[in-house]
Amino acid sequence: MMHPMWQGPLVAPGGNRQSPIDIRVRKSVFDPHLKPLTPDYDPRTCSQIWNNGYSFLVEYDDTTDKSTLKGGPLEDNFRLCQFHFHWGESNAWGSEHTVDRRLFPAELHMVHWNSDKYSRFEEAVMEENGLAVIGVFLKIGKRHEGLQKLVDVLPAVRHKDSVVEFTRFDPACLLPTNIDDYWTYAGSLTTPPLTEAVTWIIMKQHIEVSHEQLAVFRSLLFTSAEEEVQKSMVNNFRVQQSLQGRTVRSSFT
Ligand SMILES: Cc1ccc(O)c(S)c1
Ligand SMILES: [Zn+2]
Repeated sequence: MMHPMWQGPLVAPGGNRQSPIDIRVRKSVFDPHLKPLTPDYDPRTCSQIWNNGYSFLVEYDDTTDKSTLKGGPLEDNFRLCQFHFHWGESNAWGSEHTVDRRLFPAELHMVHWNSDKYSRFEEAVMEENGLAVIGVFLKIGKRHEGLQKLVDVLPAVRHKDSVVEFTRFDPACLLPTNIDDYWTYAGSLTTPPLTEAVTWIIMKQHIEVSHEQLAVFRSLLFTSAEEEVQKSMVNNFRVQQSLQGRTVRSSFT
């Protein structure tokens, strides 16, 4: 198996709730108190898309509670600030989380921060109940019509630090039809600063994208336009971390 381009620290110093992890289905614990998840997104808060040198981020205006996530394992209201993906150089790997060691070609992360307790993302990212990230696995199959608007603009952010305006994109179109079945556990960001601030909500149902759509992800570059050697943006996933005694809960039996 190929090693990801970005190795980073295998375990953050002193970390005991690092991400990603392998979700052992038979070891997850059904929690009947988990509520349905209630995402409520306003496409008008979509603002831009940029290549940050790790992935491409679709960013949302998070100065008000217009695009929010509540329910599920969450006690508070969380604001959507961005979504991004992790993927491989081949369809054989690319996701960060696995399900009984099964790898997917890519994984979507929808990042939200706790607007009941904190006033901005930068503050929340340092707090243990600061973030909620929805993870959705991608499989190769039929073309995802909603994703295509995003795929069409990726060539404009091919290089690190490039940014373009991107508006009126409803992130709900990237969620699977069933969002009631999910796993949830306490973890971390999977890229620096690796802070242990994330309540992870990993969808059981995947979404499908076409091989051609994922190939456009792979046409992006880790490197800026000025750099001599250009490096394809692939394998931007972190290696799996030990569970360290954590329990993964499921919303379904
Ligand atoms: C806030 C944030 C940034 C990058 C990431 O991969 C994740 S998982 C979360
Ligand atoms: Zn991520």
